[in-house]
Order: sequence, then C-alpha cells, then structure tokens
Amino acid sequence: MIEVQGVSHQFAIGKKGRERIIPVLHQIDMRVEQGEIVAIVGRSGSGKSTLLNLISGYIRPTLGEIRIAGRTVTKLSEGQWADFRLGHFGFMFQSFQLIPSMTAFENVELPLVLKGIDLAVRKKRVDVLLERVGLSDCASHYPGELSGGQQQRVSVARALVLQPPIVLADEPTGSLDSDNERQLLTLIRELNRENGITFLMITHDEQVAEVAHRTVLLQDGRIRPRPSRDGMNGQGIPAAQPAGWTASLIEEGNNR
Ligand SMILES: Nc1ncnc2c1ncn2[C@@H]1O[C@H](COP(=O)(O)OP(=O)(O)OP(=O)(O)O)[C@@H](O)[C@H]1O
Repeated sequence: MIEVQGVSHQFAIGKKGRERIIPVLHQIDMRVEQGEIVAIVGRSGSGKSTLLNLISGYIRPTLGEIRIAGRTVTKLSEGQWADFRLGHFGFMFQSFQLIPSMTAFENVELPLVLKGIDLAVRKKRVDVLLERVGLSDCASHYPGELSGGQQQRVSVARALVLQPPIVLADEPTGSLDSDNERQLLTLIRELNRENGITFLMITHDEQVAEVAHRTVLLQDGRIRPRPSRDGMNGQGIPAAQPAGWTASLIEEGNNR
C-alpha cells in the first residue's frame, strides 16, 4: 500500500549559493500493508515528520521513490498530488486543526463541500460519522464548546469523511488526557478492524505504539530494527484482513 524505497532527504537552508545542507533521512526502505496500523517512533529530530511529509507529498525526496496504492507518487505534479491526497489520505494532528467558526457538523462536512458532493449525500455521511465517533448530540457545537477529546473525535470524523484508505496522524493523542487517549485509541483500532483503514502514526507515546501492529524506529534519520511483541524484528507482520469501507461505517452502496 505504501512503499518507500531508498528515500533520502536533505534540507538546504540559508541564502541561495551559500546554503547549508542538512541531511535528515538516509536510505529509508519501508512498507506499510493495507489494513496495518504502523507507529513511527524516535527521538525529537530523528526525521519522523519529514518522513510523513514525504509520504503525503508536501515535500519531495532528494533521492528515492515512494509508491502508494501502486502509483509512483514521487513523479506527481503539484496538481496531481492535491487530487491524490484527497482520494487517499485523511489527516489527524495533535492540534486537531478544526475551524473555530464552524460547527462540528460543518467541520466534518467541509472536505465534502470542497469536493462538490451533493447536500443530501453530505448530510447522510456526516451524520453517520458523527454517530460513529459518539458525537451526534454535539453536531451544532462549535469547537470551543467541546472538550479536547471531543474535538479530536470531530477531527477523526473529518479525516474519514472522504473515505480514505489511509490515515496519516502526527501525534494524534498528544494533547489528550489519558481517558480521552484511551477512547481515541479504541476508536482507531475499531476503524482499522471494521473498515480496513490503514493508519500510519507518529508518536512519542508508548500507549499509541501499543495499538499498532508494528513500530518503526527512526534514529538519526535511519530505520533501526525494533523488537515487536511477538519477537519479530518489526518488519512484515501480516496485516489483519481488512473488511473494507463498505462494511459498516458508510452505507450508501456506492463506495469503493
Ligand atoms: N523545512 C525544514 N528546513 C530545514 N530543516 C528542517 C526542516 N524541517 C525539518 N528540519 C530538520 O530536520 C530534522 C528532522 O526534523 P523532523 O521534524 O522530521 O523530526 P521529528 O522526528 O519529527 O521531530 P519531533 O519529534 O521533534 O517533531 C531536524 O533537525 C529539523 O531541524
């Protein structure tokens, strides 16, 4: 599903002609199978966000190739990337990134509006998702009227509204207390199991890493083997057979 092959990345900072080169990632090879939950862990500055930004096409690798769902995305133009992102990724962030002047319903609906989806379909999809994340009663609330855990669940619903096969998450539980963190992790596991969604998550948090099928450790821009719970080296644990999007979350009958 996601294949990173021989990817290296360096940033150039400073004035043109007098740039300083900062090598960040070195020869990264990584595969994420459909239906896996994979956690990327590593110390601050080890290159986790850079790797996620490369996979989501916000930056291009200095060297190497990335394939997602069989497509070589490192060759896409900016415009093609924008379309590809909409069709393949949902995003979750530590800071939720909800729009404060929009209700929970409108925040979740926004990607559908941007995609030009019809009002009746939008309403049905948003209602189903808000119910799925346990927030039907809060549809008309503004983010400022919701707890941190509820805001993060709105952002999960928004990440899923275009039915992406992959969710990329950067410290998704970073600003949650332990109860809300537990609830969110349970939700992620259920969404993975019931709908076959692939999750690739950056985390500093062992609890988050524990819901993952496996963990990838980045150290100084290189992938290091990290023992997994069953004693394998963290690469290649077979993914659970995903049920697919049509299973239970969205029941419109016209999905992938
Ligand atoms: N746009 C940029 N320009 C120059 N250097 C950058 C840029 N983005 C990241 N870096 C550098 O790349 C290195 C890796 O940063 P990155 O954000 O990928 O690490 P990280 O593992 O995600 O860290 P953290 O856990 O603190 O978020 C750091 O030394 C950082 O300063």
